[in-house]
Amino acid sequence: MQHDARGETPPRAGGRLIYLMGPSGSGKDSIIDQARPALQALGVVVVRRVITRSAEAVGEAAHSVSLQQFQALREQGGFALDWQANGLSYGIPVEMDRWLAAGQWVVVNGSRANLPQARSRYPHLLPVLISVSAAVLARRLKDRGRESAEEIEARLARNALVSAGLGADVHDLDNSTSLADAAQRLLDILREAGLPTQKA
Ligand SMILES: Nc1ncnc2c1ncn2[C@@H]1O[C@H](COP(=O)(O)OP(=O)(O)O)[C@@H](O)[C@H]1O
Ligand SMILES: O=P(O)(O)OC[C@H]1O[C@H](OP(=O)(O)OP(=O)(O)O)[C@H](O)[C@@H]1O
Repeated sequence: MQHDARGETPPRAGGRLIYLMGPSGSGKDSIIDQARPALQALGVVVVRRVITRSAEAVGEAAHSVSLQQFQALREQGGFALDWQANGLSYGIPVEMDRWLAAGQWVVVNGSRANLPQARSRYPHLLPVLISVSAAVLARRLKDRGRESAEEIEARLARNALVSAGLGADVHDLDNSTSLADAAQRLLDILREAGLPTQKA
């Protein structure tokens, strides 16, 4: 990983940042995985997050690091965006800025609570909010089986706290039916936003 210093001003990006967000368990990783081949074919880059999650925690194409490693990366300017949630630290590698500057469209798995910070660095980002009912969310988190009952409760409580007031420009992506439908909707949103249908 290259660790450029984090700039004070937002990089002038020729590409577009797709900021995918939604409660933990709403399906962000699953939708990205489902859409990955189509995104790749369209030249859209999916950013790999850095997370202070144990390497044994399966189910996401993320880079797991210790808290110490995360803090060192952060101090070196290794993250374009970073935040804390659910007792974990999450970072988006600063390499993303080079892809954007080169004109590429880039998808990140973001945080609703961190959207204001993301908007201040990337004023032209495309916000997409994944929604599912509270009941479906509870069932999916339980079935995912990665967290304890207590951790799941904390995630559900956080869902209730930060689901409103994100902005009128936010695109809704319902994930209460199939992953195939949700992935198709994501691709439709990108096309409606002007993503070229063929790789440049
Ligand atoms: N449309 C769907 N139908 C059925 N199960 C789903 C669907 N979307 C996600 N899931 C399941 O819900 C759980 C949470 O999804 P995940 O992608 O890990 O969410 P997030 O990345 O938002 O935390 C996973 O076990 C996943 O397999
Ligand atoms: O501000 P919020 O929108 O509530 O975001 C809560 C956190 O959960 C999301 O990660 P993810 O869903 O991957 O969490 P998990 O896989 O650790 O459950 C998101 O990237 C945030 O880090």
